[in-house]
Amino acid sequence: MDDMLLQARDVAMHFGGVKALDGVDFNLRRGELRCLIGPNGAGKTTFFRCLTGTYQPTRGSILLANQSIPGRERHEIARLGIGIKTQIPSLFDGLSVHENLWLSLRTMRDGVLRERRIAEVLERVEIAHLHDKILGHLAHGQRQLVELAMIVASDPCLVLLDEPAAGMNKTEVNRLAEIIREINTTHTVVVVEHDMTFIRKIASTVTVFNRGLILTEGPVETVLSDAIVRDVYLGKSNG
Ligand SMILES: Nc1ncnc2c1ncn2[C@@H]1O[C@H](COP(=O)(O)OP(=O)(O)OP(=O)(O)O)[C@@H](O)[C@H]1O
Repeated sequence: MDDMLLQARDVAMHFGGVKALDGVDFNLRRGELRCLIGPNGAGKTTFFRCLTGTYQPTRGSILLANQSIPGRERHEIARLGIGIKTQIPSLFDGLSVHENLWLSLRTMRDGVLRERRIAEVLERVEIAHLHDKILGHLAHGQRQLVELAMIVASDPCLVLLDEPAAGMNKTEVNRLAEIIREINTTHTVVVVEHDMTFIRKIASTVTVFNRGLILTEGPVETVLSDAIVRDVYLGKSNG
């Protein structure tokens, strides 16, 4: 079986004169847990947006399980199996955790299966105790886990997480790292993150973006100790 899940070739995204991406080649195998790092403005979020159809790339090809992504609508790409957790949670504050999940799974017609899926995913992200809580009453870290639950519940073949640890305290970050590793036992995951402690806990392979290009890629410790990487990124951020 072809174990390549995602193949991006020469992906560029230009906004007028701004070359947010300018020729990205990126391969991802099924079952990987990959971290994307890079300084502010390197193009990481733009790359995610090209994968999910929020942006149509200026040039290049993107294949998800051999299906072409550019030119498709966002909902179509979601149906193909790309689920994304963005920096801004898309949740209903006035509804309970259960109601939010129930709505996110509205295409599942069978109510019994739907309830089972909700119960399973709440267990997986360790928030079963929040089942009846109103979203608007939850702390930031808990809300992030609810959104993660909604994405995993839809069972995508590729889970994209854009800065999932942002705004979380140390305990929450440690717990999130464990949860993401557990999710990776069944799903391919790509994480954009700035928190190096978190990256060391979850990643085996890291891809470094810089100025709209991939600077380097490799095992986490090799990449994080690379002098050029430290120069473009770690020297200006948290090492
Ligand atoms: N819609 C847009 N219009 C114009 N420029 C954009 C747009 N979206 C992104 N850019 C620019 O593209 C570049 C890459 O931005 P992007 O948000 O992808 O970087 P990033 O690596 O995700 O940064 P951060 O780590 O700060 O989130 C930046 O120079 C940004 O200003």
